Amino acid sequence: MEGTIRCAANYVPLSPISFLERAAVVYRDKLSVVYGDHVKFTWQETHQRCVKLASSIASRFKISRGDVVAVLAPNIPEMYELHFAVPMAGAVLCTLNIRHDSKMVSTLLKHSNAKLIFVDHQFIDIVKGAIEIMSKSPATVPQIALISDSGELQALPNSDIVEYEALLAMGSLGFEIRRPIDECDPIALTYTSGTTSSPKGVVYSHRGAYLNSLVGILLNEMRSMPVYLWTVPMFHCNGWCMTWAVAAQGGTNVCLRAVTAKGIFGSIFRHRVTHMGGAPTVLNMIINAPETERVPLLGKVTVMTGGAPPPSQVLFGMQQLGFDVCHAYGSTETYGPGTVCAPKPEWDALPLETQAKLKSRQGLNHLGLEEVDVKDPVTMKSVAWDAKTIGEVMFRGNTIMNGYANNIKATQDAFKDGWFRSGDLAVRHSDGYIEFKDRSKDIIISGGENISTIEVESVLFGHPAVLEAAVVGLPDEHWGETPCAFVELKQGYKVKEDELITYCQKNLPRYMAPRTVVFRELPKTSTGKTQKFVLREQAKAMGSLSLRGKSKL
Ligand SMILES: Nc1ncnc2c1ncn2[C@@H]1O[C@H](COP(=O)(O)OP(=O)(O)OP(=O)(O)O)[C@@H](O)[C@H]1O
Repeated sequence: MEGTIRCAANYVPLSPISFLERAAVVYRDKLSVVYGDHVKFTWQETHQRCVKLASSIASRFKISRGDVVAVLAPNIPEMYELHFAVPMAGAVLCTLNIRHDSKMVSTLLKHSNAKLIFVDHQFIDIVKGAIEIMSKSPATVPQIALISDSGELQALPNSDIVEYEALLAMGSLGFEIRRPIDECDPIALTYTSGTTSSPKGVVYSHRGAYLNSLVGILLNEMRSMPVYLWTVPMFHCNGWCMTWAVAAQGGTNVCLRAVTAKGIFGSIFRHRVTHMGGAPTVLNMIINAPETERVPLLGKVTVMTGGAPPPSQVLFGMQQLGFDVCHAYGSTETYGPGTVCAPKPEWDALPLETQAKLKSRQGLNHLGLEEVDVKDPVTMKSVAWDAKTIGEVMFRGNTIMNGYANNIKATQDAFKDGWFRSGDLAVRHSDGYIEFKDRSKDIIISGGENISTIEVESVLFGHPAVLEAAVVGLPDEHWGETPCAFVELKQGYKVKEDELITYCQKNLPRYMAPRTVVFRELPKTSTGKTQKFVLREQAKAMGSLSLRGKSKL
């Protein structure tokens, strides 16, 4: 409109860096980070540490705007600080999965073109191995900064490796923060979990990170100064953007090196935790924790779950323990949460089991994301809201990745027709909520019928002896595929294959019931997803049932 202008007074590139600067003033003396018995910082201290670190990153390592700085570390205070310090140096933070081996780390360091890597002492051998692999090829080898346990570099004398605290001490508080020039400048590079294929490098912008942090605050219903327990890996979608969100609210970050039921309950009790997050497998760990490790909740604890479909029994179990669970769905490409299953007041009057079933649906786009839809991927027509017609989940909006790093073809394919194609299959209910049915790579086609592995798994989950279950297609000469269940039993329980098959036949259409059951521990990615490709290989090696004369349904 005439008379208006866009200028520095009314337009500032959005960046989560501003959350920390504000927290340093508003929440100056309040606890920002706690870890173990000895580490405690205030927001003023965290801010100063990040400025100094940014200064050292820029000067000691000659990191320029847009350079990639990697980190391989668990949920420790240094990992939290790097979420601000690296962007403050104008660089892009690339968080690597701590379960990767040297070979994968070398591949990702090469792919991301990282100039520097911060590594926690527990993982230094992995990085050394990666560097050794890289040295054999023409790749640029990154410089190393070590996060040691004691703040000293005792383990690596006479090396070029610089220690984190020493680096911080070299930094200057006068460093001029390198803010993004454009709010769409990259802030982070994060790799997908590699559940279905090799990890893809997803690029986040300052703007998207800012928006999704605000969304995280809304979804978690966070008031100021929450106490957030770090049970979501910070390396995964930057902890669903909660790394930046907690600063925005001046909360306390309770860091945990490893996620165990004992550690979770202990931290909840000791620090009066108000919020946490976790994949359904973490929730399952909480529900099945031995009595001796459990502590009754003293106040409200909100848990955001996602990353894999939460069985309704898990939501029910958490509710019974008194946790308030919020269910979100999304992917690395959507900065973590893309939808939320927003509860409706009328659900409160329903039995808890029914409520849990409704809440296990994936819901609708959250406030920061323009739209989610379920579409036919060929015609791009939206499916009917009949809870039956399956289509692909697609998103569009301001919290969708910039693209896949160094892979324009994959980016174009993912954004074809103006929507981000998730590769997930779902139906839409009459209230508009979506319900995830399967990943397109996981769905089983048996005798021409689609079988949602998630539906079969949720029935198996209802059996009292079952701790976890994963269903995959077993290639079959006659049927194409038959459902094969991999089941992990609860401690002290015994059950036979036939018994579980009969149980499923009673609770599912007969064609959907597993024909084979294998008892084993389920292989998981470090983000808590079952590695179905591993199970598919095992199923394939077992051979077709039809060829074994077991072809009848
Ligand atoms: N609440 C949820 N319910 C059901 N599935 C979920 C939920 N949250 C996430 N997922 C699943 O996780 C996927 C996103 O996972 P992520 O981005 O971590 O990597 P990945 O897709 O597992 O890895 P890759 O793409 O490398 O195979 C989603 O596409 C979906 O299949």
